[in-house]
Amino acid sequence: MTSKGPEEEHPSVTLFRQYLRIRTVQPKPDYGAAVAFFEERARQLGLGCQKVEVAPGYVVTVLTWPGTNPALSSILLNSHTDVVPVFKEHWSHDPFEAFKDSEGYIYARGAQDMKCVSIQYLEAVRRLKVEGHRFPRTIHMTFVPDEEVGGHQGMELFVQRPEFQALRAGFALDEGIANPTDAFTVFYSERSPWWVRVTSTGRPGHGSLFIEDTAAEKLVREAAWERIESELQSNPHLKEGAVTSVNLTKLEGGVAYNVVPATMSASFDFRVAPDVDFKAFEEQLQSWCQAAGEGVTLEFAQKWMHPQVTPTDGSNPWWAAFSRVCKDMNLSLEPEIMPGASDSRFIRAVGVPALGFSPLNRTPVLLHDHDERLHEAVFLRGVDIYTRLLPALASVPALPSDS
Ligand SMILES: N[C@@H](Cc1ccccc1)C(=O)O
Ligand SMILES: CCCCCC(=O)O
Ligand SMILES: [Zn+2]
Ligand SMILES: [Zn+2]
Repeated sequence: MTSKGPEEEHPSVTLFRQYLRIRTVQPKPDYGAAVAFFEERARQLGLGCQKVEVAPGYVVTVLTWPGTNPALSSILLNSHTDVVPVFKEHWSHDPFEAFKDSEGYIYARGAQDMKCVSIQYLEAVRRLKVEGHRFPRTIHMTFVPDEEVGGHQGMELFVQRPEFQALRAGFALDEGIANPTDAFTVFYSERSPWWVRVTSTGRPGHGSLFIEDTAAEKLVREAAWERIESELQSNPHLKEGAVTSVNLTKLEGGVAYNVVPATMSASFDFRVAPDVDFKAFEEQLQSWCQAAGEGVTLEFAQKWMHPQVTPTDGSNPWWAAFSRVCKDMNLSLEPEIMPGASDSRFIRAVGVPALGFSPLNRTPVLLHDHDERLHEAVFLRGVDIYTRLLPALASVPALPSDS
């Protein structure tokens, strides 16, 4: 894919690069600049603009394009404004310059996850509005903070607010992940993040002595974490999101080379598949800890307990509309369960069906990675795709849930 010269850059691409330069990077995102950016978009597009401060300094910005039939439930287009940190020394270009190379690749943190989607939504709405279209269902675009650190001061609070209820969302789109093939991945569910800390206590003593029942040996004896890894067989024929995974992500304890510590702990990032019996799984974790020995306990730093699946068959009129447009556009869809967790889990948990979709095919998966980038032609194709999806979704006839 080649690209036009800088003087011929598509205005949608220029807007995308402008947004990428706003430093909404964790752990101190410039949320104020992002909110101001979306307020300006609302002015430019003649859209309603609401700011909902869900926690001090955490504002959800809602841009609204009213439909012609307010009795119908609305379409919610969600995106998060924050991006994960960078290891600048490993980037070919400044991650917040939005450098575009001669081939047309735009390098920036958030180029895939997920600032592209925010601008693709906005540019599709702009095109449709400029062409004079109006649709029965209202379209709300929500720009939310805090997703990359769990959404606990973002979407998790917003869905509990009266301002969210007042949106009367009937269906939502949120983030997906790039697909390196010609196909587009679409997520209909997610695995549930369970962050588990296993703490082992044992006999302390001098590092030169042979000591029975130490904290360290219990932590590894039954290979408490290895047992967890070995028991979670992943079936190579299944997609990653369909099986439960675990990574050992933290080891803590010890104070000196020659002191056997009384306490050590290991922390794990479990992603539990939606079809798992959660009660049985927790009991399994507890039994592994008991088998590891006296004084081995576990605690949860995060434990999502509300897995939801958005149907991807004819029973779901939203899926029917979504997949029909993709078929008409000859887009190949790959429905999957999202390996990670996004704000969609909060939206689905309050009864709003949601699909995770980022229209990024022929694109290496680089979210959270060095040199995250997106080709401008793929970005622009995504605007075309939303320009076809939004009319179809906003024109879904009245449903029983609308009454
Ligand atoms: N998307 C990130 C966000 C997240 C952080 C913390 C908890 C849950 C989700 C992840 O999947 O890890
Ligand atoms: C693996 C997918 C994770 C998407 C959620 C995020 O990182 O923003
Ligand atoms: Zn994301
Ligand atoms: Zn992310």
